[in-house]
Amino acid sequence: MTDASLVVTDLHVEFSGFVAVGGVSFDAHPGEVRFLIGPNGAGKTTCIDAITGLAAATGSARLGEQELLGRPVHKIVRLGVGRTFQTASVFNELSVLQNLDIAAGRHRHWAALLRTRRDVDPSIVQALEETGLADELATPAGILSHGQKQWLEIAMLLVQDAKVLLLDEPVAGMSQDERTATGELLQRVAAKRIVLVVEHDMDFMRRFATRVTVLHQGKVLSHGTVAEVQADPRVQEVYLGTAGAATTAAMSVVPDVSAVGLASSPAVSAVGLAGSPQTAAGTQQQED
Ligand SMILES: Nc1ncnc2c1ncn2[C@@H]1O[C@H](COP(=O)(O)OP(=O)(O)OP(=O)(O)O)[C@@H](O)[C@H]1O
Repeated sequence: MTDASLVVTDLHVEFSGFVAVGGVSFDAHPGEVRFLIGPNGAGKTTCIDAITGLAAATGSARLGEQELLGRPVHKIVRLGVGRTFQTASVFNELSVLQNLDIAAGRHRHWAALLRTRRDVDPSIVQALEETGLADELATPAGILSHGQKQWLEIAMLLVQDAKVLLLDEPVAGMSQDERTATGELLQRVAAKRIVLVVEHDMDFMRRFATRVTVLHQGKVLSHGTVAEVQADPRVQEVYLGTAGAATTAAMSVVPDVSAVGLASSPAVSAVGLAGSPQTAAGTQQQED
């Protein structure tokens, strides 16, 4: 649980002179499901890499009073900043419980799996219940569904008592039911923690985002509520580009492709983005 906010100011990351993130600012507070979206290569993952110490950066990323930039990865983890990657990084040959034990820094002998759940640490029981994995305690992670693996990763962050969860494309490859369950999970998790989601899935973003920052070519293009971002002509331009007219025509046939879970690429996502009735509102939002 945390009262602190994550405040990123003028974040700048270069790779051999190429500016991947050029002066990005945003914040995220407990109680909201915060989204970072943008086309491929916009700099979303690099922002997370910078916050978690995996990419050298200038500017500032503060968690409450603590500056994160410049600290080694393990110290950032100790401050309560956890992340997931685009590909789930669980130990497939170990059970759900063993994965959680490792995340919690415990080492349980395989024979302990034969004992009852009385032996399970309360923080692990809570994480299992929060993520809907309570019945999968002894299941090898490798045979979990794709969605369950992502939830196990989130459970691993919960047992580490992460105050900040940075989630990179958490619903990629999930079924529609799994997406809905994940969105509801994130809403529960965010009640007491900071949750920042990087996503391409516009339908998921529309359903679960409280606030959104749109990145494009390493800079903040737009910022606001879902309705404000969808109505921003600059966002429509970036997502629709010169194919806007053709895409708009396609919308009359397929009103919202993303709603049936096909919004994995920005081009397809754009149909869902433009398909919202809120697109006509036409307001713009400044970064605060
Ligand atoms: N380690 C690296 N070395 C060089 N260039 C990199 C490195 N990591 C990222 N980049 C470049 O920085 C830019 C931003 O990449 P990033 O992965 O942050 O984008 P993204 O918005 O997360 O994209 P996607 O949605 O495709 O994951 C891209 O042009 C990418 O090629």
